[in-house]
Formats: sequence, structure tokens, C-alpha cells
Amino acid sequence: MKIALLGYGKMGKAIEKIAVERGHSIVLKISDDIDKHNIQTADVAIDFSIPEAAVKNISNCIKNGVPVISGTTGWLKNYSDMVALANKKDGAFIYASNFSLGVNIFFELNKLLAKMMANLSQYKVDLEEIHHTQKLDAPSGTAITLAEGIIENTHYSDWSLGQEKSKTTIPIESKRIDAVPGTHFVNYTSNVDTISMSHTAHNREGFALGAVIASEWIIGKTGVFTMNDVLNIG
Ligand SMILES: NC(=O)C1=CN([C@@H]2O[C@H](COP(=O)(O)OP(=O)(O)OC[C@H]3O[C@@H](n4cnc5c(N)ncnc54)[C@H](O)[C@@H]3O)[C@@H](O)[C@H]2O)C=CC1
Ligand SMILES: O=C(O)C1=N[C@H](C(=O)O)C[C@H](O)C1
Repeated sequence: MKIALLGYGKMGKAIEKIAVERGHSIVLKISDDIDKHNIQTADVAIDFSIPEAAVKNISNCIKNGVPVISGTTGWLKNYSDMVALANKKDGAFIYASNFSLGVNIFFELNKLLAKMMANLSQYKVDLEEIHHTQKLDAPSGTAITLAEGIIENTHYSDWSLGQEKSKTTIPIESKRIDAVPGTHFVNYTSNVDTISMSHTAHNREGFALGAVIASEWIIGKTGVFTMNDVLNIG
């Protein structure tokens, strides 16, 4: 498989290592305006860039008929436009806030726990995410997906960064510490106890492997998919 890397930072480099180990070749490493490059030399593009570049990168791939996997976070207000474009152009597109197998299992556990807690009004939920100090966005995309999983299954209707804003808002605390790859907590607290669930990434290999597996899976398919489709969970 010929892969174009859109973004060659920490994740781009981790993906290159795993892709090459799995027998793929990297034909493009793009760190600037995608319009300067011919994306059609690749079988698939993997975008781990910056929030400001993701929409243009994804659109360019879809318009050129190249399946695209995006892990970039912080651009989700435009997600529905990318879905519409992919459907209009018969493109192939996957976005995931987190490509690791462990976090995708954690997402399902989060929904299950939310269903169990839905009628227990003595508990209040809060989320906490910890990442490295170079991270550009807050809260993390993973924390937003966790909040959405709780909103789907409880009376909560929104999330907010920082302090609790109302009884129906899930507060998310974002901490930036040294080189932490990514840690997420879901806490339900009552007057008498706290139930906590956490996922801790020890490095970036899990994210990178998930992105390469998603790229292998999407070849030959048309449509907009999620990691639940790739991993056959949920
Ligand atoms: N979904 C997931 O599983 C994961 C998502 N991420 C997300 O991936 C993104 C990248 O993360 P890192 O690699 O840690 O960041 P990074 O800062 O190490 O790398 C980003 C790279 O994008 C490059 N870039 C700037 N403009 C660009 C453009 N127009 N086109 C292509 N590349 C451009 C920068 O030069 C930089 O090298 C972030 O949004 C992060 O939140 C990170 C880890 C896992
Ligand atoms: O920026 C990161 O590093 C990460 N970003 C993703 C996110 O925003 O959730 C996934 C992972 O936690 C690492």
C-alpha cells in the first residue's frame, strides 16, 4: 500500500515506523499546503496534522478519489461538511478522535457505564484529560467523544471546558503535563463515593497501529466509517 502522510510530526513518524514494518511504503510526507502535491500517487492518505489544515487535507483527498483517514483533532465543527463531501463524491473517509484499540473499548465501556448511571441522580459525572504540553487543542478529541457517549445515554445535554456550568453540563478538565501521551478519566461522584474509569496510553504506538489498520481496511471501500466498523465492536 502506498501511503501519503499528511503531517509528519510525532504521529506521522510513529505511523511511518509501523506502516513500514507492515510492508507498506510512504510515498508522500506533507507538512505544508496539500495543493502543492499530487495526492493521487498514494493509495491512501493518513492525516495527523493541525486543526487548521485538516479540512483542506481531507477535502483534497476526497476530491482526488484518495481514501483518507484523519486523526487530527480540534476541527470537528466541520465534520458534517466532510461527511457530505465524501458522500457526494463517493469517497472513503474515517475520522476517529482516538485510533487505539484500548480507547475504542474504553468508549464502549463509557457508554455502558453511562446507561447504568442514567437514573442514579445522586452521582455527578466529570471528565479529566491529561496530555503533553505541545498539544494545540483542549479538551482532547477523545474527551469530547467520551462526553458524547454520556450525552447519548443520560440526561446530560452538553459539555464544557472547566467548571460545571449547569446540572446538564459535563465538566471537562484539561491538564497539560510534560510529555504525557494521553490519559483520560471518567468519574461519577456522590456524597459517599466515586466510581472512576481511566485509560492511560503509555506511548503513541497504539494510536499509530490503529490508524494503519484503518488504512488497510478502507482500501476498496466507499463511504464514511468509524473505528467501530474497522474493529467490528460497538
Ligand atoms: N486520533 C488519534 O488517535 C490521535 C490524534 N492525535 C492528533 O493528531 C494531530 C497531530 O498530533 P502530533 O503528531 O502529536 O502533532 P505534531 O505537532 O507533532 O505534528 C503535526 C504536524 O503537522 C504539520 N503541519 C502543519 N501544517 C500542515 C499542513 N497544512 N498539512 C500537513 N501537515 C501540517 C506540522 O509541521 C507538524 O509536523 C493532533 O491534532 C492530535 O490531537 C494525536 C495522537 C492520536
Ligand atoms: O494530541 C495528542 O497527543 C492526542 N490527541 C488525541 C485527542 O485529542 O484525543 C488522542 C490522544 O489522546 C493523543
